Amino acid sequence: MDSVSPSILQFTQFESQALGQQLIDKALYYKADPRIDIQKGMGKRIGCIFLNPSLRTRVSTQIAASNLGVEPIVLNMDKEGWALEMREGAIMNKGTVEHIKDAAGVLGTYFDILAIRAFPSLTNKEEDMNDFVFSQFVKYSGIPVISLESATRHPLQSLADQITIREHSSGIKKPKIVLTWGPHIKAIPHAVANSFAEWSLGMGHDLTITHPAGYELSEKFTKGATIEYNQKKALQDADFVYVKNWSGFNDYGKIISTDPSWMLTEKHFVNAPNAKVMHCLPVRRNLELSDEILDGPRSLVQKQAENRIYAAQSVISHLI
Ligand SMILES: NCCC[C@H](NC(=O)CCC(=O)O)C(=O)O
Ligand SMILES: NC(=O)OP(=O)(O)O
Repeated sequence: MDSVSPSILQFTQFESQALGQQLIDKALYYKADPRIDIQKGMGKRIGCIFLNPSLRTRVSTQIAASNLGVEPIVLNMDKEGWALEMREGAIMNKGTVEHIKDAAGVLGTYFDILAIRAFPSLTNKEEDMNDFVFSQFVKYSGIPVISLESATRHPLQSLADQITIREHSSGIKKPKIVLTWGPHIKAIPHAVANSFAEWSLGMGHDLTITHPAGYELSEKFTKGATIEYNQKKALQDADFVYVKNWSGFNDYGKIISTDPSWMLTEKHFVNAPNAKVMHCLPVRRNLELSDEILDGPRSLVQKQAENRIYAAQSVISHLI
């Protein structure tokens, strides 16, 4: 099982279909017996560094590490750490207290693996596209880094999503997967949508993306997908429908539409009677997605969240 890409030193994006299959297989192996490899990580330590809020990622990553005997330590750096300076050569005579070089360097000596959450600014497109903040941790820590959602991607979420799709695909020859934009009141990152597209296409799935005009995602992640502006057409014969809001990419970080007709209800599924619905959570109920769908038999959202443990466990196991 460890024959593919054993040299991987980071987990920040989709690498290959072979590695994807291997990580899904390993996750399902751990799901069947979570503590089967409890000795594997004994003596190792993972630092989970959050620059933004989290429920699932924070807890599932700690459980995953513990299942492997790896000691997890969480630092909510946005709230409990010193204000970080990111700019090279900055004269630190204002609000920032500690330079990322020093902070990441120290963390690199404390841990065997780092895991970082660093959301985008949604104002500086170039820096966000280059994962500026996340990359500083990679550069200055000098140890393997796992993405807990960077500006551009959320690979542990996408791995959990692919595990969930695998588990619910029996009897479906080639599942039709649809990623649909849903309304929101805030400007929301592109990372979950980007990663979901990157992984679905990378794993060889048939992916259709639907959204109002103006919400086109970066082609870096969507090349190979069918783009369909008519949501009704897109949903026809769908097997899996992934709901997500994101803000403008071309008109960067902007809210272009809040059209409530894009929120899925039962009546959207007349031409996709067997479709399952997915969302990474947290979800704004009755704005992004209706109670009717979330509380009904189509919803896979709790299964996805549970699979976050085994996705993280598979990846940590791979890195150690
Ligand atoms: N990691 C799961 C999603 C995190 C983030 N959601 C949010 O910021 C929701 C905020 C709100 O609903 O106010 C996102 O979409 O990238
Ligand atoms: N899906 C997800 O990443 O959830 P959290 O933001 O709560 O970690």
